[in-house]
Amino acid sequence: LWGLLTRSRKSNVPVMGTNFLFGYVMAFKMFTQYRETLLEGYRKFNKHAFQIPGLKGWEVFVSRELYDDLRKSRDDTLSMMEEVNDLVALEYTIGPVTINPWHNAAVRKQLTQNLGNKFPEVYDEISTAFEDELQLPANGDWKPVHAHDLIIHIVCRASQRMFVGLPLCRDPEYTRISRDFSGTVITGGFLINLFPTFLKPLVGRYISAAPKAIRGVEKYLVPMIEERWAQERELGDAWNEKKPADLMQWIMDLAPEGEHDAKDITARILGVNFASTHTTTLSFTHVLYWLAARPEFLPVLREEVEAAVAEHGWTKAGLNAMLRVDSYIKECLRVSSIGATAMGRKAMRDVTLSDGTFVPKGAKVMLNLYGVHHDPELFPRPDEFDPWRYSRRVEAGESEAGNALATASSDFLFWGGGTHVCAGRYFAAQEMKTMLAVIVTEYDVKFEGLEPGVRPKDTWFAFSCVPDMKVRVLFRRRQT
Ligand code: HEM
Repeated sequence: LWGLLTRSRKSNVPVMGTNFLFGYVMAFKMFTQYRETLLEGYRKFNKHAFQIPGLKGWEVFVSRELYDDLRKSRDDTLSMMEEVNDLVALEYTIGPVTINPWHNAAVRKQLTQNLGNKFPEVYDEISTAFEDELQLPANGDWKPVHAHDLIIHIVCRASQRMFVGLPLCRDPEYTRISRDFSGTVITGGFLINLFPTFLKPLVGRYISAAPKAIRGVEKYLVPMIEERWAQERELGDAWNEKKPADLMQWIMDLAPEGEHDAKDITARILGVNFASTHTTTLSFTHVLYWLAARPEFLPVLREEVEAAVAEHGWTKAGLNAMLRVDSYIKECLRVSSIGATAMGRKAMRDVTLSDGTFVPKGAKVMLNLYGVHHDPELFPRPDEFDPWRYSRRVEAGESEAGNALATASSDFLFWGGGTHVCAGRYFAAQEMKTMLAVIVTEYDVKFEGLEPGVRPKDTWFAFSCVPDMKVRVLFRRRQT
């Protein structure tokens, strides 16, 4: 009843599906028919906006023509955080740091600027982690692996090397909590959102598993942060020469006067952990599945990686020279994006977009990523996996930056856009390129029990696309 009373008003754009039973029938149908409905709406309304009743109110889906409207919008008009909280109630799990996330600037600026300096460490962590986690037999036999499990270990170690450095990035208990953290927060958030607002703080504190996970991480990070502050006080300016270069330090350096609180800094690191682990892991699992399913592209990737490494070594310059690796991953993520929408925003007041689309207060607006990424005018034969789609464009004279994996644009909506565009996209692209380059140089891969050319079916649940978790990927040390 409360849901019904607080539902937003309708937009002025056409409705997809039925409004039967206040839209709840359609809202439930979307759990299983999301991407099909988005694609149908994209074609039916010729790329113009349409709306679908959601569980909490009307949801307006727009196309890339309105990318700039969303990109330029401000949080007091179209809010990203309100939309995220409606989904996963971060304010009650990760806590108050999500209200003023000034630490995101450290990801956007210092972390991104240090990608070159830190590359040897990230490469070391990724290549060592593959060896440690795979434990391949010495006789060259194939070993079956659950890919998502493997990749989350690698991603977590690589990102923790960047966030807190050695030796903590390899600590079994610390990395276990970090790996599980996104899942803990998402499950907790869904649970909290089942309750009315006045009960949410209690559910967040006493029923969700997030506080325990946060305490588990505080045990490691709080003493480290306090020790660094103690050294800073003791050494004065000399500390600048000595201090570690990692995300923890960059966040500490940005902490405003009066916010020198080790638990607060820990929560901020966990906020970045939440944004980075699950997203990179799921995305790269899709990439690995394409690699295992389509062996015909492997020799081209190998040749490019070997040439780049021969010329530049394992460096950021080497990685930058891997145009096809970049294109390959971007195409994997175009066809197998982890979500069907982008830039979800909740209207904080009535808004009219530049094409006249009206988004009433309380309604959601988002980009129809699935429709755009499968638009034949942008991507000829959109259902075909064509890994050199982007590198061919560069070879034909188009800009390299415009076609790069890490570039957010109105035809590659994967990173969102505007003020909230993924702050870690350059790091995420670097991690994924390094993982792919390491795999193709060191290992052979294929699916267990599947013919070449067959990729296991993804599972779609509402807007999210999860790779098959049961199938196993076979790894062996490279033979050719
Ligand atoms: C493949 C992996 C990743 C994907 C698909 C991804 C995607 C996204 C998306 C879609 C957004 C919201 C953009 C918007 O609504 O406009 C976002 C925000 C964000 N991402 Fe990522 N991300 C990834 C990896 C990372 C990594 C590795 C980090 C950190 C090192 C990171 C840090 C952030 C932060 C801090 C934000 C919030 C930015 C803000 O609100 O100002 N992400 N990401």
